Amino acid sequence: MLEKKIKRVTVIILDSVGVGELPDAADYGDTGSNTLANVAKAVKGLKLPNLGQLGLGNILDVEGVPPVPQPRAAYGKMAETSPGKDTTTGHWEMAGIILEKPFRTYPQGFPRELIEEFEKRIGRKSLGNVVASGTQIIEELGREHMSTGRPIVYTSADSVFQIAAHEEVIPLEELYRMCQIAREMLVDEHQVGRVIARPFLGQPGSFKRTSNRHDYAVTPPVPNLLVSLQEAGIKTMGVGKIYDIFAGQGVSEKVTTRDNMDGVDQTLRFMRTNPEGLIMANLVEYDSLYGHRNDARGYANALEDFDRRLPEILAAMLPQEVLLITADHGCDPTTPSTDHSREYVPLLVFGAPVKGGVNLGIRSSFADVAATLGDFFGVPFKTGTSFAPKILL
Ligand SMILES: O=P(O)(O)O[C@H]1O[C@H](CO)[C@@H](O)[C@H]1O
Ligand SMILES: [Mn+2]
Ligand SMILES: [Mn+2]
Repeated sequence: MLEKKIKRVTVIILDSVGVGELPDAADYGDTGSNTLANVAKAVKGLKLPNLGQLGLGNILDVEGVPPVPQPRAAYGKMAETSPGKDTTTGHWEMAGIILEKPFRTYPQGFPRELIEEFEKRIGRKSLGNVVASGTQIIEELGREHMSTGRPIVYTSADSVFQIAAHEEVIPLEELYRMCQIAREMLVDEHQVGRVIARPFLGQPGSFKRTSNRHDYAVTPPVPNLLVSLQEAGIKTMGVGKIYDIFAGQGVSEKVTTRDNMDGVDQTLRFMRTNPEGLIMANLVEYDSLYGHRNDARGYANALEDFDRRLPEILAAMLPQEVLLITADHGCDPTTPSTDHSREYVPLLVFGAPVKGGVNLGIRSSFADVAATLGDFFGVPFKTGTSFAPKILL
């Protein structure tokens, strides 16, 4: 019986670590994107010996990470079925939710009426309402924001309504209240994936965003893997943004994180204290600090930092545990775009119950994760194709 063999599954999502353009990347303006391979090229080779041993270099050509003859993990890559390339769409698909319609994006900014209604409800005017990079828009409008008290509204190529405000101009609670108002408004035809509070501190020329960012997701539909597991009495633990991405649905316990290394620490903490259940961790800095900022060197360093921690994670694994490492979309820092890219994501599946070296090929959907984890836990899940039979010893 499968469910006897596997007691715990740890899924680590390296946010934005894509492994090459999807066949429809051109529709998203992402021809040529390959986050991992292009970062490796930009720094003339990545040092990822531990991921390399698992089989990362067997998935694709990565400078500095040669394929190994006997990968320790089962390996492959996955395509995204849902239309989109954002965090929510990617994570939801891994949980078995396939979107028919993409979350709405606003390349021209939000409609006038919508902004006017928002301003009426929050009781003040707003600034911006443009597509922008978050660090640039606060430099541009921060001074005016500070003198007028008007929050800065902006979006991106993603389905997001972001509100930036200086913490000393608009107190956090007030910013969060504004986000809740926006969240309530942005439904039905204006359903955006996330409303995001983007607080910052400092002075013009040296503003710094704070870690008090907060995301307000749409409630995910059921059935989805997290809710199904929870209903079956299996504990689900979220590290980093997971709780927010699923709007808290199907997440039994959560911990937020300061940075990637704290994300690894918190994952290890859950591993050391919970012999059973699902641990799902999102390491966001690849995306937020490096992908969106087109910082290939920083991206490379962050990958190497994770690789150095991997032995600790492997050492914390139980005999009845499977570790799955993947990503939610791409965000190639070497292309002119500072936005996400429509890419395949890597798939590494490792653990004592798993046959190493199995080539899982190109999976047609991230939902194969949900189907496989469903099999692992003995909670069959209909969406996606399980690769459990291919890899279980
Ligand atoms: O440029 P910043 O504000 O970091 O925003 C980025 O972060 C958002 C959410 O992850 C993305 O939609 C992108 O716009
Ligand atoms: Mn993401
Ligand atoms: Mn992002």
